[in-house]
Parts: sequence; structure tokens; C-alpha cells
Amino acid sequence: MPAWLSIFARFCSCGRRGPAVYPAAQENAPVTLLLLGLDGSGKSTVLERLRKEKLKESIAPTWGFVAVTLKPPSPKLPPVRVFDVGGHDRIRGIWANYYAETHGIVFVVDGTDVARFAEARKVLHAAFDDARAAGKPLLLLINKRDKQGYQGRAATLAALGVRDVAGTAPTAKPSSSTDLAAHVFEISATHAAQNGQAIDAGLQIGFHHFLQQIGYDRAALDPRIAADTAAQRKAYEVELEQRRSRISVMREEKEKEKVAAAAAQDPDTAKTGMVGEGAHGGKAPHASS
Ligand SMILES: Nc1nc2c(ncn2[C@@H]2O[C@H](COP(=O)(O)OP(=O)(O)OP(=O)(O)O)[C@@H](O)[C@H]2O)c(=O)[nH]1
Ligand SMILES: [Mg+2]
Repeated sequence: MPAWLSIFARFCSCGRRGPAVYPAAQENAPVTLLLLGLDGSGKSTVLERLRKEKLKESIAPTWGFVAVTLKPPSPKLPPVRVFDVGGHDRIRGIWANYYAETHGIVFVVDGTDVARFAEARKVLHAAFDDARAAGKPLLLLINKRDKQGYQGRAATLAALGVRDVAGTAPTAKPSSSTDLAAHVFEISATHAAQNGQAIDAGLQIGFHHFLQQIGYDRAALDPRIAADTAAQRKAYEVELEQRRSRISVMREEKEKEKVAAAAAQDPDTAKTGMVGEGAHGGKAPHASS
């Protein structure tokens, strides 16, 4: 049996007897995943692969985010909604907007980019410092294993400060910012195309395995997501209301300044408190001087 197939057999429940990972009621409820990683690590390429799209000649950096819903990868798994967000440091600020609604984070690291391992470690751990992400399942994809300079699993995990739990029980201890446990898979998002395969075996196995893991955790994740998204919506509404009232106060102040400025020039305006169009409506008509 090829090595990749034996790994697959280890994780895949296909053909195995036993309870379905996802209870029937949850099978159709989409799972939301968030794709994170530094710019250029290969997130959008991974997503293209998962969509089973033909890879584009060149792929543009993501500015903002892209939301895609994938078909269930197997009849026992739910559809998956993926948010692919830009990894450039100038747009990383938006990542936190998606933590509340996400069931799991897929972090893509360029396994050849040693110079940026420290930066990748920093942003990965910072994401799990956020209470809305802490403890959620993490799939770490070490990408570009086809490329010269690929560092391999052990070196990358040591550099990122991540512990691999992919082979352990489904109830593995969840991640926190200090103890980052991940389901780790080495992949090449581009390589499969060269082999004429639909998708890299590591990516296929890792993704499938991760969805199963989320299935085990879902009973705990769903209520947490509902509470966090409701709290986030409430905070947003409060912020919006505060912004509206700040704008209204600013407008009133501007109006008062206008009245004061006009009054300085024309004392009658001060009596009506009106300037601009119709401002003279309440004024006594000017004497025919
Ligand atoms: N050799 C090799 N190149 C890859 C692989 N995956 C992605 N790339 C290349 O890496 C570059 C960046 O890929 P993207 O998918 O745009 O990276 P990204 O993480 O989405 O970047 P941002 O959108 O800027 O955050 C592209 O030129 C890809 O073709 C891989 O497995 N191997
Ligand atoms: Mg991208």
C-alpha cells in the first residue's frame, strides 16, 4: 500500500462500521472554515484546489476576502463555507472579524520560506490569543513541499511552535495560544496539476480528516459560535449607533458654528437661529432702504 494511502486509511472512516461522524441533523448545516497564513503562503491556491478548479496561470494576491461554498467532500460530510482572507500585513486586521463564526482555522505556511517562519509563528499564535478563536480546531498545511528548500515537518513545527495531533484521538486537547495543537499535513497545492491528479493527496486526506475532527467537536462548537456571533453582532450594532450619534453631534456642532458665524455678520440670524437656505424666513422684512 502506498504511504499516502496508509495514512488515508488511518484517518478515513470510509467503509468503517460505527456511528457517522456527523449526526444526521447536522449533515446539511455548513461548516465554516477560515484560511489564514502569510501573503504568498498559498491559501488561494489551496482553495482553488479544494474547489477542484483548474489552477490559473498566475494567481493574484487576495485583498480583502473571498467566500466560497464547497460541495460536501463525501456524503457523510457537510458543505463547507471557506473564507479566504488576504495575508498581507496591511490587511491582516480583518482576520479577527471571522473568528466568531468559524468552526476551524486552516493555517497555510510556506514550508520553504524560512526567513518568514518567525512572522508566521507570530500571526498564528496571535490568532489563537483571540478568545473567539482559542481552542478551535486547527489544520496546519505545510505547503510547497515540491519546492527546493522545503524544510520538512519537524523543522517547520519547531519554528512555528506547534504540536501535531493529527494521529491522536479525536478528543485531543484543543489549541490555546500557549499550547498550539494542530492537525498537520504536508502538501503541495500546485504539484498535483503536474501529475495530472485532481488534488494533492496530503491536502485531500488532511481536509477530510479535519472535517471529521470538526464533526466530533461540533456539538461544542455550534453553541459557542451562536453566542460569539450574537455578541459580535450586538457589539457592531452598538458601535454603529455610537458612530451615528457622534456624526449627529458633529453635525449639530457644525450647524451651531454656522449660526454663530452668520450671527457675527448679521445679528438678525442669531434671533432666528437659522442660516443658509430659508434662513431669512423668520426675519422681519428689510426696510426698503
Ligand atoms: N511551488 C509551489 N508554489 C506554490 C504552491 N502553492 C502556491 N504556490 C505559489 O505561491 C504563490 C502565492 O500563492 P497564493 O495562493 O496567491 O498565496 P496566498 O496565501 O493566497 O497569498 P495572499 O492572497 O497574498 O495572502 C503563487 O505564485 C502560487 O502559484 C506550491 O505548493 N508549490
Ligand atoms: Mg490569496
